[in-house]
Amino acid sequence: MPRPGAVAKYQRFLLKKLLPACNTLQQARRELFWIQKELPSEQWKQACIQRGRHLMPLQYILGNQPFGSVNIKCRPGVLIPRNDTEEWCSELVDVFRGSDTFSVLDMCTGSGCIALYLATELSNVTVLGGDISQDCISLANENIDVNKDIIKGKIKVDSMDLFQPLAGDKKFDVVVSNPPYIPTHELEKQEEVEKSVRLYEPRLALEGDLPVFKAMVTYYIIPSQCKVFILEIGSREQGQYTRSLLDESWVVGLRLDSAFRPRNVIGFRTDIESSIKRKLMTTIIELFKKQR
Ligand SMILES: C[S@@+](CC[C@H](N)C(=O)[O-])C[C@H]1O[C@@H](n2cnc3c(N)ncnc32)[C@H](O)[C@@H]1O
Repeated sequence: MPRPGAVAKYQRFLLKKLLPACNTLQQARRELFWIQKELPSEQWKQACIQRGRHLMPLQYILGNQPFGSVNIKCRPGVLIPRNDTEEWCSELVDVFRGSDTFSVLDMCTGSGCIALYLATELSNVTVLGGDISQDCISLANENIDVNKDIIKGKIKVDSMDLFQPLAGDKKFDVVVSNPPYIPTHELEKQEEVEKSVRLYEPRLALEGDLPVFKAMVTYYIIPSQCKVFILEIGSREQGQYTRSLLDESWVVGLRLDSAFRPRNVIGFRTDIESSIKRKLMTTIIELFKKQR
């Protein structure tokens, strides 16, 4: 049994190792709590060094990140699920809870977090997740497997390239996506993107702009004949551009996140069920006008 003084000294030593990656002592304490909760004691020192000196994101060190009620496995090569994404998934679940059974395409599925969120919260949904990265497909399949008792076969994932048309004549009721949307010039600016993100998270998951939204509309939203879509965006311009690609049978608007930043472009066909329309309208802050 180590002496209390020795324990406190070791805690201070670990906190010191963590501090360079944390803005505050409070944040370092929080991270140390998770390291000590999730990892065996013989890994604590190495984990604090990985985090503090090498700036590896905590989720890659712990190997998971909670997302809604699901614990999503994380590893380098696949984007860590973000709170901003969790926030809109939770609103989407409220929109569709209790509705008729519907099918979803989750394009750019990554770890599968969005698909898993929907399938664990809703009994009336089936989801196909698509991604170009084999690392993502493998991890999404692992996440599905870990949660198979809850999701009961409601999710499948498949290799898909956003810049290639949807194969076959697959139809979906809803298209959702958190695509890569950080323009190259922003990704390269030091102050715009956290260093640990630039060092460890895959560029493939981050870099993209208007062509991504063009492909999403022309290859997936229109051909799938979906009635609702919700796409994560990085700027209002990306939302307005998405609007410009769709005809007048669509209502398209902007959703802000809880920090009041443009976070989603949401679209629905004018003929969808009125209760869904009403709920979607409560999440939209501004309707995009179709520019001529
Ligand atoms: C921002 S991440 C989102 C991952 C996950 N949906 C999430 O919210 O955490 C974007 C994802 O798009 C995938 N991706 C990038 N280019 C793609 C393409 N051309 N076709 C399909 N997926 C692509 C990346 O592999 C990555 O998993």
